[in-house]
Amino acid sequence: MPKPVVAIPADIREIEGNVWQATPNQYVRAAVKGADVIPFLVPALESGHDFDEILDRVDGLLVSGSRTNVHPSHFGREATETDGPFDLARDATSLPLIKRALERGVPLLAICRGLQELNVALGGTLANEIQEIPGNWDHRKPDTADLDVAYGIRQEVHVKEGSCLASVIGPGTVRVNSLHRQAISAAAPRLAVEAVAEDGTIEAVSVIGSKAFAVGVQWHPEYWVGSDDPSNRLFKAFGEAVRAYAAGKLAPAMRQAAG
Ligand SMILES: N[C@@H](CCC(=O)NCCCC(=O)O)C(=O)O
Repeated sequence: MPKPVVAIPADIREIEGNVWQATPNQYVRAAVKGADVIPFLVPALESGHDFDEILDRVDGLLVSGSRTNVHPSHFGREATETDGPFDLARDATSLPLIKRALERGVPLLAICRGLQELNVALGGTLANEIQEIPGNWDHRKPDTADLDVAYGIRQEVHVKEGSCLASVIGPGTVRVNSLHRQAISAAAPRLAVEAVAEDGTIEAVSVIGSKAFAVGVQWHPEYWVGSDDPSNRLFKAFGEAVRAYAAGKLAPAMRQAAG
């Protein structure tokens, strides 16, 4: 069977005075090393995508993190000064792609901003600057140029017994990294909360009744694929779901070819 392909929606980035389609290499590396799939970057466009044409060509969807925030208009709020920075093209690409992938049963792993997009795509809302909520922990990216420190594992989350995530990384306490200012405020009706931080912040969800693997995590397993067991397990499970989906797509064609 050919190696399956996983779509990764890109971000718009300004680099050296030009506008780039970009995604951090850690997501590409985790897709290759952790899930054993072929990554396929999908450009961020404010319009013009045919999402079925994209999903016809892939076997999974990996929605990455980003320093930008989902525009509040996507969850019924006016934008304020502190809500940015935004990436309207990323929103316009990833939100409908997530929805259509779920409708078609394409396996989905959503990370950080990706989890927030999954929630918004299914009708949930987000809270901003959550570190300012009394009693909350500071979940923001540490102020350092050293990525190993920024993505350092430094927070405990509790994975719920019997959850989809628990079947992958085990129930109970798991240590993760944390690089976010926003979080799920109202979880979408179709989301099951699967892990929470000690301050109650939602740290992982799965899609109730999904046709395939559909998990979102607020932390960054992609960064430590190769050395961190829960990260390895999560990407391995995603890769297995993608291969099962790809095999299911191939089956009718193989039956037809066999006559
Ligand atoms: N912008 C959102 C999502 C945060 C996120 O995806 N962080 C990963 C990238 C970190 C970085 O490069 O700054 C939020 O802040 O909640």
